[in-house]
Amino acid sequence: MSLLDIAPVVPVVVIDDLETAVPLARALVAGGLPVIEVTLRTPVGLEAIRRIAAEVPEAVVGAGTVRTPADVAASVDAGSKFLVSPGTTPALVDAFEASGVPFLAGVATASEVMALAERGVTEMKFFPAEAAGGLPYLKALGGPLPQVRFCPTGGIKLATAPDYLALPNVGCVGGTWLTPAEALATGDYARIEKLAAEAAALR
Ligand SMILES: O=C(O)C(=O)C[C@H](O)[C@H](O)COP(=O)(O)O
Repeated sequence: MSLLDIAPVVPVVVIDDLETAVPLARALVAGGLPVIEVTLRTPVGLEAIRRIAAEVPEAVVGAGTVRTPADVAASVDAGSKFLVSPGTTPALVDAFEASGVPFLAGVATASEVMALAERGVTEMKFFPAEAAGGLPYLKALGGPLPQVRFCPTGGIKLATAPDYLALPNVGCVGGTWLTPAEALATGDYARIEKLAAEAAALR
């Protein structure tokens, strides 16, 4: 099954305290969102992926903010089941393809979409979704490039997700709204599970 079709929402999580990784992943899975993107933006990101991969087998944990071939290698070594990047470079896509792991490379223009499509890639991350033009922009890309499907991410919330999900070229959306920093700081995993359940019900 395509990464875009497992769940309607991919929680993008920024983990500062490694101890939160496993309970956080369990809460998201319990709420109905098994696909979890852990960003490499914090020093514990890779170790968080390693722990979730080892201790939460129901989760499909991947790495976000993958920017270099070295990030690809480290993410795969940590047990990432998929890889996500904010943008696309030829070297990064070479590394993605060589890894054998599913990936969502970031794009924001028709030329970037076409460059990836030329290589046979048909699923991408549209980033930063809201800032780059949002719903009307994605709808417009679907005219000339209907074979490509996206996971828009960046500025999307529970209230705006349904409109994105209604587009034929959107498989799922990503966002950080499911894991508010206060909930993580206070260990309020019940709140995270509830936010995940609301998002899981979108499709
Ligand atoms: O670092 C990356 O590669 C990312 O994945 C960036 C995230 O997709 C956005 O930061 C989403 O954040 P929100 O706009 O709060 O939902």
